[in-house]
Amino acid sequence: MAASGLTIVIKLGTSSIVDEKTHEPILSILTLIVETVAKLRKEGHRVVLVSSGAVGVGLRRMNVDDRPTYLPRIQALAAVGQCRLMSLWDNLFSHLRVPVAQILLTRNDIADRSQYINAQNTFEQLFDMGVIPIVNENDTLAVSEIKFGDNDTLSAIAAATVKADYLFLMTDVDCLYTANPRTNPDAEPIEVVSDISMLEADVSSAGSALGTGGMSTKIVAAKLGTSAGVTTIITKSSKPGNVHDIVKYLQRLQEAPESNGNQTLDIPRPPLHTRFLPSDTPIQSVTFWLLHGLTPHGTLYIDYGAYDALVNHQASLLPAGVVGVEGHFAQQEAVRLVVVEKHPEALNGDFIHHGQEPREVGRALVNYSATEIALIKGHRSTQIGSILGWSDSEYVALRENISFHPEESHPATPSLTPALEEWKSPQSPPRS
Ligand SMILES: N[C@@H](CCC(=O)OP(=O)(O)O)C(=O)O
Repeated sequence: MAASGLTIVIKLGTSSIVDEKTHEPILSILTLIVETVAKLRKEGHRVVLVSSGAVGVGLRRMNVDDRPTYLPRIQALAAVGQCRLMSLWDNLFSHLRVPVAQILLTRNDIADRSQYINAQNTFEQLFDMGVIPIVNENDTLAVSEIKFGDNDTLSAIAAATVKADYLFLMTDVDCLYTANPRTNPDAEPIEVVSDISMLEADVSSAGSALGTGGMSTKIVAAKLGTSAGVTTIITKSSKPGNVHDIVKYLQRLQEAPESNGNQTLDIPRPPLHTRFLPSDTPIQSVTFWLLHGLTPHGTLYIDYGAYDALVNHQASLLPAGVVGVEGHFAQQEAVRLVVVEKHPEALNGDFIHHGQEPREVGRALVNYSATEIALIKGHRSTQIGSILGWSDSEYVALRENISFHPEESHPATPSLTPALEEWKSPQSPPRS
């Protein structure tokens, strides 16, 4: 396989694969997908399919008309459907002599950094062997705490894991519009989104009767994907060949000597799609894993002084900067970091919110459990031993185990209210 090939993740939702009413697989689409993937592979690209549809196919197999609401029943149907779905894919790909592999994931599977790296290595090996990995959530095991939630999110995490160039989110519309094109004749297609935080589009389309996602989960997936440096593309699932045409177009666009923003004069226009451009400063693999691979088990409320030290001085988090703890978590589990103002008159080192709203700024892996941090918060590190009777680390979390959301990477230190400025007088505990 050509080393210069691109890595492309294609996500197909349940409604693209399974007829919403009969639950029969939509063979025409599946076949076109297989042909497109085989073509991309032949051209030297590495392709991952993220395929929903296990529950839908299971419904058909067991002659159940409606998706049940009882979770174990859904999980049982997914177990039935997943093997049939894979056999369908395997069959279709085998006609073109393309081997496939099944990868089923839950959040837990990648919560351990070494498992996450194992997953990366497995994908790498499959690419080397010319195999198409087909990914789905491990529905049989996934309960809410370990669920990705929807396959749009899963596909963005898979795309970041394999360091994809492109993530295609196939859906029932050809692109995002400024308004609902079915009801508003003035709706304009949005072809390129360079800053997703500024996006103003109609994302009101709900998920299908069988799937869990909709347009809003695609936007969330696009945020995740672009933050990890993956160009994320929304296009119509009923025309899978578009994926190939769009990839070709983007390659030409990149090679074109004189590109004028989105268009170059002699390159034919590609099929309609919305393209979310990747961040100029994509977050690193370990940062992405900390932010999105782990389920937080609680929250640490930290004050602005600590926040400033972490972000602007690369410091680790000291107990002195922690003003509150929520949740039940053990050492080395992930927590949310939320910045709040600590008020000088608050009792027992508690904090009150005033001025700026508390907001999650990032995630951390902690060196102490929730109970332990509740005891040492607000204290100097030298006091940890006498408070707990032992001390593993002077830090609640090491800087290397803390990641900030992309928009927090270079924040201006938030302005402090006068009361807090006063409190931050020289007698406040020093921060590293
Ligand atoms: N993992 C589930 C699908 C999850 C889901 O509903 O995803 P989607 O259809 O993409 O909104 C399945 O295979 O049935």
